[in-house]
Amino acid sequence: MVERRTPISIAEAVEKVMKHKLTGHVELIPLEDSQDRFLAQDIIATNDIPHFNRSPYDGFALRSKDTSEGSINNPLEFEVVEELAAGMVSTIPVQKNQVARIMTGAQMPAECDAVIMLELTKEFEKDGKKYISFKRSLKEGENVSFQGEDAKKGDVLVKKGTAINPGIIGLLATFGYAEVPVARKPVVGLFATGSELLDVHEPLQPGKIRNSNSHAISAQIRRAGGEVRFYGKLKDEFELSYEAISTALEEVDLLITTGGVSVGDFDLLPDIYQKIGADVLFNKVAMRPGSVTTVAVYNDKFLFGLSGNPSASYVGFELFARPIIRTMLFTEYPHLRKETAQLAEDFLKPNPFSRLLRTRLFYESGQLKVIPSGVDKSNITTSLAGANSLTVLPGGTRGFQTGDFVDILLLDDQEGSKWPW
Ligand SMILES: Nc1nc2c(c(=O)[nH]1)N[C@H]1C(S)=C(S)[C@@H](COP(=O)(O)OP(=O)(O)OC[C@H]3O[C@@H](n4cnc5c(N)ncnc54)[C@H](O)[C@@H]3O)O[C@H]1N2
Ligand code: MOO
Ligand SMILES: [Mg+2]
Repeated sequence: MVERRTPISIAEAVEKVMKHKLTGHVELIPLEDSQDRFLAQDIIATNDIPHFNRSPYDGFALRSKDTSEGSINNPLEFEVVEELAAGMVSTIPVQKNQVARIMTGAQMPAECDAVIMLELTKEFEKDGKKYISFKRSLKEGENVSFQGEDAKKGDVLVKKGTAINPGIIGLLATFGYAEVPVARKPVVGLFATGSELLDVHEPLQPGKIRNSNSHAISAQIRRAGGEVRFYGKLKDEFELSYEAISTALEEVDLLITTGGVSVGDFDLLPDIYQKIGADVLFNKVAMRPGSVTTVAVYNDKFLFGLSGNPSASYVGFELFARPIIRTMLFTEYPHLRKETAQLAEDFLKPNPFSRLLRTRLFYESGQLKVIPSGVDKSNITTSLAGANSLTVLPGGTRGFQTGDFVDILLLDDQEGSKWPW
């Protein structure tokens, strides 16, 4: 008798997966290697930035009170007592009607509270001494970059779980992080199952196809922030597959297989889970593609049994495996980012199960729009190439028309969403 499976909703399935909280691990890595990794702790300012008052211009530092009489009709003269390059500190006190020549980034002399730019002054010499004149007054604080104006000691600047971008790298350098605490990349084991599978370099043979899933899933794992450990292809042979899968499970944080989860004669994963003693969270989700996606847990490790059909494995990964990887990277927003967009084309097929339509998202006059990126069938591979989003058409709905607003899930986004969507 063929096993009858009871489908659960996408939301129930996601909740079942997310109930098993996995935590991430911290590792220290060199700053140069930290791009696109995920911060394992908040970045807190350990000092003010800047940590001293400094000049934002090349000019002259002065006491603003000495300039109150200056105007277009009343030029003022000041003696230049010192020259300060960036990195120097003043050694000669600036007194009444004196200035220090100061370059951008140099620390302000303690007595000075304003800077006049070089271009607004005239320089001259008198009795072997240097002087400047200018025709204006300055306010207290004018042209000063103040201590702490960028960040104050103790400020939380970047939250744990944030993906490190070039701006964050600059900030980490500013605070002296030669090594950066990041989340260790979860190690994701991967098998492709199916006796029909050829390697990428092999010529086609009758009845056989090239294994594309593991390559696409590997890229998805990396996009999500995980590390791929590809264990190769498995023929549909029970003992060999059981041995390989249970051995690999010891070595990884989570294990993904593609294929062999439906009810066919050579769909071996359900029996393999049983022999391992894994707790199957679900084996049927009311969605297309990916309805036979199966997720099991053994000893706090996930086994993701993704369907063999390329688009079904793609979608199953993004909905169920990605949030686990992102949780292990400490993000508060582990799910695909959800937005609303307008359909730019009719989609008239009814949707008995929730449909995750592969779509291309684009902007038109400030409005997000989507169109299907190709044919909507589970076994179709070409529509994945053009997809940058999945459009969610809820189960039980009939056709959708151009102009209808629909929920979409963004595939290339780094921000993510919280649950519930
Ligand atoms: N009687 C039923 N038959 C099927 C059902 C069902 O409910 N009752 N579900 C269908 C749905 S929906 C899907 S999706 C597939 C799922 O099949 P499996 O997960 O068991 O995967 P396989 O049987 O191993 O392969 C399915 C299909 O995908 C191709 N494939 C497999 N691996 C790869 C790979 N690595 N790269 C590229 N393509 C791959 C494989 O050759 C098959 O064509 O079951 C339906 N059947
Ligand atoms: O799982 Mo199948 O991909 O629903 O079509
Ligand atoms: Mg099958």
